[in-house]
Amino acid sequence: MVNKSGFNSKEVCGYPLSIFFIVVNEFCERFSYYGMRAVLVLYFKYFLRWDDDLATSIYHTFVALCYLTPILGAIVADSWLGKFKTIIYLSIVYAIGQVAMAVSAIHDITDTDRDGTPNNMTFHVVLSMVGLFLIALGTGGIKPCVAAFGGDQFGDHQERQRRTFFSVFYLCINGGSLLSTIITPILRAQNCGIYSKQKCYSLAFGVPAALMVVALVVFIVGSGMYYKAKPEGNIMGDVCKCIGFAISNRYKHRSKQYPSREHWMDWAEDKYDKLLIAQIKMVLKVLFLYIPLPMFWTLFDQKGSRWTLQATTMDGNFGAIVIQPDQMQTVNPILILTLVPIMDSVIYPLIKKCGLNFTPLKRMTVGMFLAALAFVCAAVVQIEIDVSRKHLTYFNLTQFVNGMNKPVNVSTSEIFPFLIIIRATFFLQSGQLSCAFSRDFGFGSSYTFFIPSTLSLGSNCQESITGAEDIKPNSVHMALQVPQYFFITAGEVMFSVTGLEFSYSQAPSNMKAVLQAGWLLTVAIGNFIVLIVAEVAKLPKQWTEYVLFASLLLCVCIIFSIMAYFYTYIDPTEIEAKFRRNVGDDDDDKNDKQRKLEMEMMKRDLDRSDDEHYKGKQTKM
Ligand SMILES: NCC(=O)N[C@@H](CCC(N)=O)C(=O)O
Repeated sequence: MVNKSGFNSKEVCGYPLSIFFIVVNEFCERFSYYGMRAVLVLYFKYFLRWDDDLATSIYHTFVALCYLTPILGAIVADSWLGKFKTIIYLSIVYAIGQVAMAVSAIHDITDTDRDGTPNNMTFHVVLSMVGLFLIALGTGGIKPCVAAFGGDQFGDHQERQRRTFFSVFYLCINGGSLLSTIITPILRAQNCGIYSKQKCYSLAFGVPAALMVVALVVFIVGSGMYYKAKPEGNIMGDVCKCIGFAISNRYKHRSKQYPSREHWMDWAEDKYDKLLIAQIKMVLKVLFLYIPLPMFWTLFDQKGSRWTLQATTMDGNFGAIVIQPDQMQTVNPILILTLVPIMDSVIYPLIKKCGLNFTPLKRMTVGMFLAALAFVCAAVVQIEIDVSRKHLTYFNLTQFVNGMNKPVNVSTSEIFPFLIIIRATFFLQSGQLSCAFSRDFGFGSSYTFFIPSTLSLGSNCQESITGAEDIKPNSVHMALQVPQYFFITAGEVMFSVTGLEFSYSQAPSNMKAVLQAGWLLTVAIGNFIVLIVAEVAKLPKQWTEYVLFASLLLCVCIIFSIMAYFYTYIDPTEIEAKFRRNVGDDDDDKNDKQRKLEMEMMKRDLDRSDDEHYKGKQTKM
């Protein structure tokens, strides 16, 4: 197959063979990212011993950083290294970051007294923060490059195949995310260590690190097959300079003696190409519409923080299996994999059959509403938890009262996942003598065990040890989180999947990446809002915070629906073609006056968007 730039690539079933490597790379990379992210907040809380608020703040700062760096990646790829080299270099940075995280979670490194807890916490904190910074740089930096690099592999005649590629790409994201969100919490729940046993966060971070190395190797293996577009120059830089010039020129001509221009960007016409100005106007129109969007991500990304912490106070016993709190996040990719096809093939066509014009912006508004509803559900569940318990924890706090007149060492080996009950075996040791006993625990329960003075170490002590329940097990079932996951994921399908497509379709041809970076920026801002609201509001009850977030999103949803009502869809390709026809060299037959008139008319078209409509029809919102 020969693509648009004359590059000859191998094909399988009409698809360039190279995209296989890109899709596998994405699967492994998302496995690595989501796998690490799934256990992150619990690592902060139980390994680094941070409180819920600090754990939540650092988690959201990290996520925000992951969505700020795409701008950096887009600039580096477009203006300097090109997408291929940017992906390779930043993937190496990313893999180093993951390895740093895995090493930071090895408690034995600083556990000098061998009691199972690190003695130099600063070392672990610093190394994990360096690791997270490198991961954010890597994952964010490659994010706008990988999808676009995949798109580059297709020729102009392969529109259909390219669309299918993007669907498969999205499914791979969620496939990788689903698998890793199941696996890493299982790894995290194991006990491991050289001198003493601890929850195995090092393995939970180590496997994602290995998958990132696999992602890099797979991407490099495909090297000979890729079409590698040369960097086209810094379009972001051009856009910024053009906007800067328009503003300064407008300011210079602020006096009444100068006639006003239809749009403030028209002040850039003295220096910049009219096509570039028209393209910037299209981008600004969409970016303006993006202003309320971060609030959606503010709620959406709390799945990994507040909702996971909420799950730690719930009962994860599902009969045949026991679900870890962080594993509840798998409900999201599972629902994505089922809801995307259902929406596309059943719900949307049904709505269309009913004669309703369910435009992208209407879908996004409904998506926001559903996310607000998800937080109302989370608040109701929280009230239920608060009523059922006063003092909550997922991990079993166990203490021993020693009635013997000699010191006794106690160690434990727990068997957690995929058992109906949580069984812990304790080993009591004094000198050369030892004995073992096992107890079943409910999620979140706490016990005090009494070692009688008459205990005979060296024999079976199963019957001799008595225990008192200090804290009752969690009684509110984790299944109650399913409705909130359902609403947030249905919201994601309507908001995120539609928003991605909307950003692509409304962007001028040379600024698709710019607008993608703008879209990802809304995620970053959304995560900063979590920090600000949580810090400023400082609400005493968790459920009130959920209600606050739901109310904020509802307000934003109303504002967005009003803005969306006044938005008129455009077809960037058509507008660009009109401009090119009029400024091209082949229109010499037109006299200057007529050309100027046509340009003016087109500018008016763009500014008012009166005759450019979504799918060729007048479509508001
Ligand atoms: N279900 C999560 C998912 O699909 N995430 C995507 C998109 C995330 C985003 N904010 O755009 C991913 O690429 O991870």
